[in-house]
Amino acid sequence: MSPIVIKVGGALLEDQAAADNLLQNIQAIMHQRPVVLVHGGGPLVETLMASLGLTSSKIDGLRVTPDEHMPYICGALAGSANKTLCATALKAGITPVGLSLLDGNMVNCTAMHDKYGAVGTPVAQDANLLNSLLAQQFLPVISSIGSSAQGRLLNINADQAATVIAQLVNGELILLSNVKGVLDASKQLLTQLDATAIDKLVVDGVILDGMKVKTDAAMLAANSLGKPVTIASWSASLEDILQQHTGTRITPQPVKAGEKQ
Ligand SMILES: Nc1ncnc2c1ncn2[C@@H]1O[C@H](COP(=O)(O)OP(=O)(O)O)[C@@H](O)[C@H]1O
Ligand SMILES: CC(=O)N[C@@H](CCC(=O)OP(=O)(O)O)C(=O)O
Repeated sequence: MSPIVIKVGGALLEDQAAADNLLQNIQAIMHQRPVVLVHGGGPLVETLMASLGLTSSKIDGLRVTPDEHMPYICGALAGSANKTLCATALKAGITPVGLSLLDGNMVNCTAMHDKYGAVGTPVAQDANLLNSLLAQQFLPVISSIGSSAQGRLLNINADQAATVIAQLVNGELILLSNVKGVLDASKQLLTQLDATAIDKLVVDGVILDGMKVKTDAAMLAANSLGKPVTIASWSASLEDILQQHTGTRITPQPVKAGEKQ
C-alpha cells in the first residue's frame, strides 16, 4: 500500500497532549501502512528569534530568511522541533529516524527570489533512503530544512516540503493544522474544493497567508499525484480522516482525453 505522508504545522509542538495523541494514532496506522511525518515549526522559530532579539517577517506566507538567520532557523526546525517529535514518537512506541530534506539527497532545493533571502523551492530527487527506512518499519520524521546543489542551506515552507516528499514516495498526503480544514467566510468547514473554488476563495480574500501556501501546495500535490489531498485538524482521528474524509479534500483537476499527467 502507498505510504501516508502526514504534515504537521508547528503549533502542534506547543501542545504536547495533541502531539502524543497524533503519534499514538500514527502508531496504530503503521500496522497497516507505512507513514512519513513532515513537520513545520513556525511558532518555534518565532519564539527563538524573539528571545534572540531578532525580528522576522513573512511575505506571501513565506518567512523572509537572511542567510545569517539560518543557524537559528535550522536549530529550531532540524534540531528542536525534529527531536521533540522524534522523542514523542519513541514515547508512542514508534522507532523514528529524524531527517531533513537534504538527507540522502531526497530533495534538491533552489533559492527563490532574493527578496525572500535563503528560501527555496524544493524538487523531489532520490527516494532510496526513504524507501529503505519504510521497508524497515521506521517512521521518517522530516524537517523542512533543505540545501541547494551548491551547498547553501535553505528554509523551505513545510507544506511545500510535504508535497515533494509525497511525490517522492507516491504517497497519500494529509496536511494537519490548527484548524478543521479550509473555512469559508462564515468560518464553516468546506469539505471539498477544486482549483476553481480555491481561486475564487483566494480572490475573495477568504483564503489568506499560511492557508494560501497550504492550498497551493495541496493543489500541486493533488494534480501531480492524481489523487485528493486532505487538509484537516491534528485533533481529528487519523482513521476518520482516512475513512470518513474528515476535513477538506482538495481534488485534482480531471485529466482531459489525450492529455498526459
Ligand atoms: N480560509 C481559511 N480557512 C482556514 N484557515 C485560514 C483561512 N485563511 C487563513 N487561514 C489561517 O491559516 C492558518 C493555517 O496556516 P498556517 O498557520 O501556516 O498553519 P500550519 O502552521 O499548520 O502550516 C489558520 O490557523 C488560519 O489562521
Ligand atoms: C520559508 C518558510 O516560510 N519556512 C517556514 C518553515 C516552517 C514552517 O513552514 O512551519 P509551519 O508549518 O509551522 O508554518 C518558517 O520559517 O516558518
